[in-house]
Amino acid sequence: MAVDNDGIAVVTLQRPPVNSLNLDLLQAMNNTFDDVAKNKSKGMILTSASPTVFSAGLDIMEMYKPDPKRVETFWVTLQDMWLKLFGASFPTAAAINGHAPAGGCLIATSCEYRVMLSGKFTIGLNETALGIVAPTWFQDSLRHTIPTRQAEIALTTGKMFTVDEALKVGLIDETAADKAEAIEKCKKFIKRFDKIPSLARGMTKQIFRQEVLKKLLTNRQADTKQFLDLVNQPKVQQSLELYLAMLKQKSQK
Ligand SMILES: CCCCCCCC/C=C\CC(=O)SCCNC(=O)CCNC(=O)[C@H](O)C(C)(C)COP(=O)(O)OP(=O)(O)OC[C@H]1O[C@@H](n2cnc3c(N)ncnc32)[C@H](O)[C@@H]1OP(=O)(O)O
Repeated sequence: MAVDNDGIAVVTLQRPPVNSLNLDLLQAMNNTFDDVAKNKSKGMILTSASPTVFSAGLDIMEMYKPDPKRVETFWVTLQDMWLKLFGASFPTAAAINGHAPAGGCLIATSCEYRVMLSGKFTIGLNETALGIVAPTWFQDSLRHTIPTRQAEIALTTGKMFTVDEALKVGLIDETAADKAEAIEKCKKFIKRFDKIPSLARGMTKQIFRQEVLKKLLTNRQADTKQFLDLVNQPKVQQSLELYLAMLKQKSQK
């Protein structure tokens, strides 16, 4: 993690090749978010060390033929990550310098502002296309960002938006020519709060987001059970196996 001179933390996801979110990366993210809060940074920008992938979403290997204890810890750690990021009192922005499917889109939509590189990248919640279901809080993060009707169609069709489509629907706020420009634009957003008292800002954000946060906070055990039930279904395991094989085949071409 790098903290800028102007007090803005730039947090770079670095888990090659595609920043898929496994248990270790999620734990590291949680520790980093805690540090950013403790250090009283002005704000945080999330970006990726990969030149083509922001994050490929959840590491499918954590869900495929899972160890029962580990997969439960994985899910609870993912919930923690989302609660910390979506509920952060400090300003958050994502410099999306590559593809952001599924969990990658979740991270981006949990931030307050998104700048994505122009190019052949895509962003969206594609879970239904994989034969899995985006949990309520994934869906809520999208609904919080784009109009409800567009969110429903995107979720049910597993739509991956091009950069132009994402900009048009409001899934991203701005585009940038390169990563440096994306980070600069995110900083400009965060600096908008320089003259706003941080307590008032933080509380306003909390009130604005509390309904969505409360849904998971009061339902964590049920959400975990729902995930574990689904992930252990033979049909879901079959879908994951086919999807993994397709990804491997594609990467070997
Ligand atoms: C109601 C409650 C129920 C709850 C149910 C469960 C809810 C689960 C919720 C969320 C789901 C997810 O987040 S699942 C993950 C979805 N992600 C994707 O679909 C993206 C898949 N990846 C890609 O499309 C591409 O990799 C990419 C566009 C992101 C990048 O393409 P690129 O060409 O650069 O890279 P490769 O495709 O060649 O991949 C390299 C390497 O990485 C492996 N890989 C890719 N993505 C993942 C992943 N998500 N998990 C694990 N591994 C992944 C890929 O297989 C290649 O591996 P090899 O080099 O070994 O072949």
